[in-house]
Parts: sequence; C-alpha cells; structure tokens
Amino acid sequence: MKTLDAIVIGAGQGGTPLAKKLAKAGYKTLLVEKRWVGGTCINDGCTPTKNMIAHAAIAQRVRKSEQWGIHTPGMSIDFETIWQHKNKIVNQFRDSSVRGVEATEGLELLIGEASFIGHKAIQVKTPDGQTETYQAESIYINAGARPAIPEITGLSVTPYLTSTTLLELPQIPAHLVILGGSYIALEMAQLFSRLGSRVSIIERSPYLLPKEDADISACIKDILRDEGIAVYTHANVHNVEKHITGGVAVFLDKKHHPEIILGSHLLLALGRTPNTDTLCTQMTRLDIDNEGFIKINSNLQTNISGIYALGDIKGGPAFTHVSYNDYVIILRNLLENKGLNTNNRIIPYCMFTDPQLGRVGITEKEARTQNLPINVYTLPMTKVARAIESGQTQGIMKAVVHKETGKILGATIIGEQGGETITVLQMAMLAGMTCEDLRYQMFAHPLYAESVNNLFMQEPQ
Ligand SMILES: Cc1cc2nc3c(=O)[nH]c(=O)nc-3n(C[C@H](O)[C@H](O)[C@H](O)COP(=O)(O)OP(=O)(O)OC[C@H]3O[C@@H](n4cnc5c(N)ncnc54)[C@H](O)[C@@H]3O)c2cc1C
Ligand SMILES: NC(=O)c1ccc[n+]([C@@H]2O[C@H](COP(=O)([O-])OP(=O)(O)OC[C@H]3O[C@@H](n4cnc5c(N)ncnc54)[C@H](O)[C@@H]3O)[C@@H](O)[C@H]2O)c1
Repeated sequence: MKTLDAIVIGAGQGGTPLAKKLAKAGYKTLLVEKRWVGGTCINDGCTPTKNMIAHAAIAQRVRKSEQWGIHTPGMSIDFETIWQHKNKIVNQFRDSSVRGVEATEGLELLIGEASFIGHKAIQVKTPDGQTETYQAESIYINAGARPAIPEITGLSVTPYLTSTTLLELPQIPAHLVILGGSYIALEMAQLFSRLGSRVSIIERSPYLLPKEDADISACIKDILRDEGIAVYTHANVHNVEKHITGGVAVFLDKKHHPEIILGSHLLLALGRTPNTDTLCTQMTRLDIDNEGFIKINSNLQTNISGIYALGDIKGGPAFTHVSYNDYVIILRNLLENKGLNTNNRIIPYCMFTDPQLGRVGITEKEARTQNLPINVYTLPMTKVARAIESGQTQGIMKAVVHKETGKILGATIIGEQGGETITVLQMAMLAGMTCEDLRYQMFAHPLYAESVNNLFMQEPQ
C-alpha cells in the first residue's frame, strides 16, 4: 500500500483546486477521479446548460424581434451546431482543468473509482481492471452526487433521461415531459421549449420551486406558461410506461389534471443522490445521514479526524460556488490557521431561466417560520426604468428586512440580470448595510441595480 500525505477523492469543483494547492504546499497528494476531471459542473451541469441556454435565448430574441421592428423571417434552428458548440466548450474547460492538474508538481492524478477499504485507506479500481491501494493521514471527499432515480411504478421498463443523458441527446425532443419542478427542471424546460420542443412539467408540490416563497413560484410559473410550457403542480405520478407510439406515458393521480400525459421523452429532475454508496464509507466508519450525505461539523470535518467532506456529498445547498467555498475554508484553515467555518455563510444562487431568478439569504417564509420581526419590500419589474426601456418587464424584486435593525435578511430578484443584481444586495448584507443605506445610495443610471433605491422606497408589508 502506497502512503501519501493527502488523498482527494473526486475531481469536482472543490477537490481539484484543493488537490493542486495541497501539492503546491508540499503535501504529496493523490487526486482520484472515476470519470472526468471537472466533475458535474463542467461536464454535466453548469457549463453545458449555460451554453445551451445562451443559444436558446438567441432563438427567443429572434422569435420576438418583430415586436422591435426587426424582421427575421425564415429563422431555423440547427441543433447539430448548438450541440457541437456545447461539446466544444465542455471539452475546452475539461482539458484546461486536466492540464492544470498535470502541471502541478507533487500531485498525482489517478483515473479510477475509489472506495474505502479501512481506516484512512482506499482502493482504486482503474479502467484497465487493476486495483491499487493507498493510505494517507488526510482524506478529502469531494465525490459529489448523481441524478436521483426514485421508485416510480413502471420506471424500470420505461426509457427515461436524466440531466446528464439529456445533454448527450443529439436531437431536440418532440415533447419533453419533465418530472420535478425545481432548478434542473425549469432550466431544461425553457431551454428545450425555446429550441422547439413541446414541454410539460409535472411537480408534486403545490408550487414550482417549493423552497421559494409562493409569490416567487407563481411569478416563475406565469413566465413559463406565457412561453407555452404546460405546468402541472400538485400532481402525483401514479405510474409511467412506454407508449405504443414509441414515446412515454405518464399517468397522474390528481383529479383536476389530465389523467395521462404522452410525450416523446421523459426527463427525471427529481433531485440528486450522494455518491457515498459506492465509496463504502462504512469501512472507515464515517457518519452518514438517512439520505446518504456525509455528516460534517462547521469546519467540514467528518466524525473522523483528518477526513473532510466538501461539495454536494455533504448535503446542504448544492452549488458549484458552495463546493469552491468549502475548499477555501479547508485550505485556509490548514495552511493559514484561519479558523474559518460554514456558520453564517451568506449563500447566493441564480437559476438561469430567462428572466433569471437571483436569490440570497432567507426567504419570507423562512423568516416567518423563525418568528423574526420583518418588513417585506416588493417592486414589480414593470416599475423598473431599465426593464421598461429594454422590454424586459417580467419579474419582481423582493427583500426581507429585519424590522428593528433594518438589515437585509434575504432577497429575490426575478428579472433580466437578476443574478447580477442580487449580488449588490449580497454585498450589502456582507457589509451589514441597512435598507436605509441602500434607499439613498447612488447607483449608475439606468442600471437594474439602480432599482434597489426604488425597492426600498416602497411601502413595506
Ligand atoms: C444540470 C445541472 C445544472 C447545474 N447548474 C448549476 C449552476 O448553474 N450553478 C451552480 O452553482 N450549480 C449548478 N449545478 C450544481 C453543481 O453542478 C454542483 O453543485 C457542483 O458541481 C458540485 O460539485 P462537487 O464539487 O460537490 O462535486 P462534483 O462536481 O459532482 O464532482 C464529484 C466528482 O467525484 C467523482 N467521483 C464520484 N465518486 C467517486 C469515486 N468513488 N472515486 C473517484 N471519483 C469519484 C465524480 O465522477 C465527479 O467527477 C448544476 C447541476 C446540474 C446537474
Ligand atoms: N442554476 C443553478 O444554480 C442550478 C441549476 C440546476 C441545478 N442546480 C442544483 O442541482 C440540484 C438538483 O436539482 P433538481 O432540480 O434535480 O432537484 P431539487 O431537489 O431542487 O428538486 C426536485 C424537485 O422534484 C420534485 N419531486 C420529487 N419527487 C417528485 C415526483 N415523484 N413527482 C413530481 N415531482 C417530484 C420536488 O418537489 C422538487 O421540486 C439543486 O439542488 C441545485 O442546487 C443548480
């Protein structure tokens, strides 16, 4: 068994930079990756979807161009070019990550699947069928998650796609039926609808995006329906089956929905399952929760001293920037003794529908559940100068503010550039600024950010 200073399992968004920095700091480090360097974000997540979303946005602009006096008759979509462009960008990002790893002295990259075989010891099964064994005092687990495939009657004999396999499909589905109504579902729904698919979304909860406030979910639902996407909420899937036409049939329980939805393709967007099962975490007695996520403390340390977990595999908000920030915490604590932790991290995110949904901090319903004294400010995009000038008036700005301190607890912006504009509020939260400070702050005119003044000039509820 080979002994190293550090082993990083999974070349995801936290693991890759961590492995490089550990090696640069003089730790003899092994980075084990079972598939592709870059993990979900680069290969199956953010990069390919955001590239395809950019293509779809152009299609939509052209479609709507006539309203602006620009005539573009004869528009058509060449999916092969879109698909190849997406693949090119993904390969470019992946290759650049591989080059970065390979150029790092003291870092060994091993392609293969790691699993624990004992306390701080792993085996790696390589693609050529060999098995190698390693041990290290420090082990960092960044093995991520994969699409969840829950038990649904008939699913085992029905063809289905996941977010990963949908991106590998070299054609536009005629009718994409999506189970789930959260981030993956909504981004994919609008993307493929704009490229020409008919799209139906089936969400079990009463609202799309069940974690968001009901007014925010309703706003997103209206936007998607306006584009011709069928949305069924509060809809229970009874069973699915392969249809005689070669497509799929989804049978619903709910009385006020059609009993059967027929589509050409079925996409499961029902959350993600942590990759702890294949890691054999019991061999090193790691604490795992009921859903399979690794339990960690606020320093990202597991129950075993020297073993850390970062990114999606530890549960909590599953975003690339969270995984990256986990790496920053671990590294700076190790090398700079900073004493950083995950407590009170202000976590932003952006759903890349068009318009975007930018979010930071807590929602109104979370604040009310915690019995916090709050003021809620809202401003529809129809009152934002920049939005009116640009013809992008769908959406809403919303902020939850502590009644006594005036500090911002959370905010949501559905709007063109919503993800960028929410960052203004995130920075204000980090700086401890109050809504009073922002009400009178000077921003360049006529940016979307300028509407932060107007948001806090509204009468709060
Ligand atoms: C379709 C889609 C779109 C998304 N869009 C966004 C977005 O716009 N913005 C955003 O912030 N987030 C987005 N996400 C979420 C984001 O991709 C993840 O939160 C992020 O990639 C998590 O990174 P990670 O570091 O935890 O792990 P991952 O990136 O998942 O990396 C884990 C790596 O570990 C490897 N691995 C697993 N098991 C083993 C093993 N036993 N041995 C060796 N290697 C192993 C895997 O092959 C993988 O490469 C999206 C996700 C999806 C699916
Ligand atoms: N822009 C972004 O940052 C971005 C984009 C895509 C994905 N992501 C990340 O990927 C993760 C996974 O996304 P996701 O959308 O798959 O999962 P999710 O866990 O966010 O949502 C799953 C949805 O499926 C619904 N559902 C569950 N079972 C169902 C059933 N049987 N029938 C109908 N609906 C059902 C749930 O109510 C929920 O709305 C997210 O947590 C997110 O952090 C981020």
